[in-house]
Amino acid sequence: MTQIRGLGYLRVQTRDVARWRELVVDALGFAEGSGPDPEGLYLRMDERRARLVVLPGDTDRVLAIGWEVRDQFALAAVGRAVEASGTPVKVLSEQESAERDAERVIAFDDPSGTPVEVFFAPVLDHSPVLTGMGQRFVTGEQGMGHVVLPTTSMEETVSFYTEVLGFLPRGAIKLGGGKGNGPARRVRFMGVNRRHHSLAVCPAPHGGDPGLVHLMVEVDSLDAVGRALDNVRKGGFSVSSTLGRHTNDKMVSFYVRAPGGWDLEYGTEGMLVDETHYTAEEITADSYWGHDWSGSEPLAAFLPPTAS
Ligand SMILES: Cc1ccc(O)c(O)c1CC[C@@H]1C(=O)CC[C@]2(C)C(=O)CC[C@@H]12
Ligand SMILES: [Fe+2]
Repeated sequence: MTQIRGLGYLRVQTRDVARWRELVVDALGFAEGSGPDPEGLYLRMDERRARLVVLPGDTDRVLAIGWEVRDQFALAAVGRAVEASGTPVKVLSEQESAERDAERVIAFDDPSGTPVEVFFAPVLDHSPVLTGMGQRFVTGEQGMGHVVLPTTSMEETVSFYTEVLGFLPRGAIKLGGGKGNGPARRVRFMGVNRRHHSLAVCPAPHGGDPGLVHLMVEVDSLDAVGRALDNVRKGGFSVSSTLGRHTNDKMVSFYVRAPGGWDLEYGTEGMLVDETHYTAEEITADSYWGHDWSGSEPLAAFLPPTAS
């Protein structure tokens, strides 16, 4: 059994905090909170102080993917497992943990080089969560949502998450494999709670910035998804994929390009997995309908690294 209960938070760095605010607050209806960096953007989805943190920086990249455990004992167990796998673990200082609004945080890199944090005891903010469309974000026992990570070392990364951190395989989809496409590779989905996947790992030609393919957040109403889609179009954001319904988690979602070259997936109606009966399946289409990616600008993770 995994100690990890869910995706807790995501911290990213950007060259354009103002544009990020237009996307996540004005268009997607996250509630704006506050935090230690007065220039930073702290986004609330629920009673947590911040789930998504956007900090100013000179490049666009992921700073940390935060996974939540139950308590200090679970945190210690995760730390021991990661150390035993040969991955060095850093215990963050009290001040660094406080900046992340958690009692204690450990940090390490996964085999793809993605910065990972594991924490317990998030700090709550009991003031009302004033979302832009009156929607509720679906969090709680399902965590903040899911992340999709690019990797050049698929096998090591998947075995790290499953065998060291205890993520459960939640199926796969084959990419390529056609004529001239090289061998078939799989995107692998993994879960830690009833959300179909909290993590997916996607083969990418190179590692490095921004370190993320997408972040998915879920809301409780299709109308909020539709309104968000209207808002992102009005705001001049690039819609990477049209609305559609995924075949594995049954989510109805669209994808919008965030500053930094990765996507935010905004969806509703995700299924709940029942582990008593679940078996991992391979899907052969990403969606029942919709999800037209033909207008998508290239993802930074799939482009050659920039010279800078
Ligand atoms: C297939 C699927 C199921 C559930 C999801 O939440 C989800 O994001 C996806 C899409 C994953 C999708 C893919 O399978 C092929 C490669 C894609 C198109 C990308 O390049 C980004 C999203 C990837
Ligand atoms: Fe997704």
